[in-house]
Amino acid sequence: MTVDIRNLGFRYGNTPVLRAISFRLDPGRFHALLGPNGAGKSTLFGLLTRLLALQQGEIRIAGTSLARHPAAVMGQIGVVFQHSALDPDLTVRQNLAYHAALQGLSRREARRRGDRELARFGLLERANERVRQLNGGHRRRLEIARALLHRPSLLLLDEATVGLDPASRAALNSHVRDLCRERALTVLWATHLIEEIRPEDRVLILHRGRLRADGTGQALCRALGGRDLADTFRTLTGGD
Ligand SMILES: Nc1ncnc2c1ncn2[C@@H]1O[C@H](COP(=O)(O)OP(=O)(O)OP(=O)(O)O)[C@@H](O)[C@H]1O
Repeated sequence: MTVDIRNLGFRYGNTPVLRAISFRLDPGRFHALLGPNGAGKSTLFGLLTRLLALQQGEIRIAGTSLARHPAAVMGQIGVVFQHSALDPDLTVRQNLAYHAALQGLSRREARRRGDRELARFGLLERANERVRQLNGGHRRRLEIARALLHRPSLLLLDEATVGLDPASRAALNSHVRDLCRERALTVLWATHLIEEIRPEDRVLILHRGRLRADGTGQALCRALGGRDLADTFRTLTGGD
């Protein structure tokens, strides 16, 4: 499913945070949104998920305008925010059931889909445990499982690995790549960690509210003469 962002701009008060950003996401592909702290990644996610009201520009998902047809478009988006949105006092299965009810799924269908996702994420045997008993990596997996319950074709993840140890970070990252491949999901993975990006990924580099580069890591290094993506990123962002 394609995502088209055209001339997107956003200000908090008088401070511009996104400046005339345009890009397109390819269907069924993993895209990394790379930017240092404060680049505007979460603001962009806020606009894509309608937590923030559009001020300038246009967002089209599968050809449909988000501003004009919000319900239809939002039904195609799954999102994992930077900060956990799970209820730690509910069980794993209750957290899924609550989200499914908000999405209008019947209890039976919710249980069926929920258990399938939990099995997929290796969490089925933890289904009746309270979320506060899970470690950080399992919590993030549960958040992704929850984001997939309504079968979106676009998955947005805002710094999904924050707070995880390196091994859990790498496992979560490759898990999302497997999902992307198996379900033809379009993925936008926001991060400030270069090690989460592979050379063949499409990389969008955001810095101080501007899109500074868009291409595969390999192509960006070739075009900008960097030794590797880290070097290219430093050149573009001045080491911020
Ligand atoms: N509610 C707000 N009011 C005013 N300024 C804000 C608000 N939220 C974010 N900002 C500012 O907007 C800029 C972009 O922030 P944003 O959170 O979108 O960046 P980010 O790339 O997600 O950074 P991080 O990785 O630190 O979350 C920053 O300078 C931030 O201080």
